[in-house]
Amino acid sequence: MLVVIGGEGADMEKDFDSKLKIQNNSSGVQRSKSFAFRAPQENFTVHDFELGKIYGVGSYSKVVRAKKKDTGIVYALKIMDKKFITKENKTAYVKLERIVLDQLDHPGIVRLFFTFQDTFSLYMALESCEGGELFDQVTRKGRLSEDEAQFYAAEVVDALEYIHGMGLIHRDIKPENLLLTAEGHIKIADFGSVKPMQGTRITVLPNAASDDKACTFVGTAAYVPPEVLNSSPATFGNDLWALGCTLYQMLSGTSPFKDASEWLIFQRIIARDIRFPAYFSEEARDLIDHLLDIDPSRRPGAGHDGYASLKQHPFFRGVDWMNLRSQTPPKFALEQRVHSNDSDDVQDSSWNPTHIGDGSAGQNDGNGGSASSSEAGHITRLASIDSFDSKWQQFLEPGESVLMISMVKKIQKLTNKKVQLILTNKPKLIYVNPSKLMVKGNIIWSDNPNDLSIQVTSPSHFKICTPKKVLSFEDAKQRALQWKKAIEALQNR
Ligand SMILES: Nc1ncnc2c1ncn2[C@@H]1O[C@H](COP(=O)(O)OP(=O)(O)OP(=O)(O)O)[C@@H](O)[C@H]1O
Repeated sequence: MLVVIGGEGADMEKDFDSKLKIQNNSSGVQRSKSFAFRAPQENFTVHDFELGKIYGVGSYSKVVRAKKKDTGIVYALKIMDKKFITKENKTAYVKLERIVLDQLDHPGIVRLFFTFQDTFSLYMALESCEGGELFDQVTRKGRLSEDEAQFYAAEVVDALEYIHGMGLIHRDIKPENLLLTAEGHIKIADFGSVKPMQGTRITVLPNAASDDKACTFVGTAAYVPPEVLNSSPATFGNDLWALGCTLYQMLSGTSPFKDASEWLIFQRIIARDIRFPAYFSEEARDLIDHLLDIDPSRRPGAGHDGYASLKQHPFFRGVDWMNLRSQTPPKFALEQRVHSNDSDDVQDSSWNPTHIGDGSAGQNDGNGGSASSSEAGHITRLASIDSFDSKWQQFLEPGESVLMISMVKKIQKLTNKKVQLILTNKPKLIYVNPSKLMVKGNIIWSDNPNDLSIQVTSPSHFKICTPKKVLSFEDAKQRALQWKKAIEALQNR
């Protein structure tokens, strides 16, 4: 029996159900008014599974290894907190990911088997990728050889050709979303940012379509193409740029535009500031250079000849495109285990089933990059690209660059005011009235923590303390700790 919850939760309830009203897709093909998902909505409960280790935590989900008790089949169970999704207006993304994954059928894409729900959570049973993220392989190996990178890149290209052929843009291609099977083959995951194009072969629910105005999920800073920063409409070229960044990262260990802050990353992307290590082969350099073309339509794979120019590029010389999945994948670099008695099916100490439905899936969200995720080397997901706006340039002197910038609330006794808080490498710490574009305060910089210090009182609240006054701020993206770290790092430079 399904439990019905009120408000938007009730809609989610209905739309996660297996019988749905659909609109005709724009290709004009008549479809029945109600349609059944390939991956059915089951009446299972979480108690039907033995829960194992946490595979990962996303912005609005936890993914846990889960063995179905009766069949023994292992899934990656994606658990999403209903209240959190509703509160964060992520309902449309969840629905879209569900319906898109349901209709994709390719060996290079994570398969959705079934869904179920309880009072608090939605569950998606996904194909379990036991090999982890490609990101971890790159990190553990330092960098990949050209043969290894060619293997993985070819499998990504093969799956992307299928995704684009279905009329979808993934919009978040990066090494963290390229998972590996136990054998070491690629599976593209995380369709939470997917964008169906006009004429898509995917049937899209009326209220699951992504609306770019409402869209706050536009990709990840380090892999975002310049045209997205200039608010151009999404094209297949977006994924090809991200593929170029990913291939660069496989071969070098870091993404091509990596820098100290999102602002600096964006500036390097706009300037197309790419430096190729000397050890890149001519073929690798040429392919990446073309994938990172400023003009999205000139990127190989985006032109009139479709994927032919990409697959025939000399970097892929020798690839047997028809038999990719029967080739032997590169060897895994194994994790350095700290605990010797870990077993995959033993419940991980950090995983507590009582977390289900308590909203804790959202703990990692809303920070536009939690300190921990930045420390782990993960580039943060863009909450919005508003921060990259040339209007803030007028507050900079030539050669001065922004290290951190946030729209924050300045908390005062009577009223709270929205201000743009800006930290630069000068160092300079100012806050600006965003509508009048006037500097409202210049916090006198000091490298001495007795004269300038930051107190974090919650993930979103912090105080900037000087001998004369204490200013209180609220950062809705929960970057209080990041502000503290940015300011202290500058004091200790
Ligand atoms: N099918 C899977 N098999 C194994 N691990 C998975 C699977 N799907 C996801 N994961 C792991 O769980 C993590 C969280 O996945 P999820 O799709 O919820 O979000 P994400 O891609 O990290 O985050 P976001 O929604 O913020 O982009 C992934 O980074 C990945 O490491």
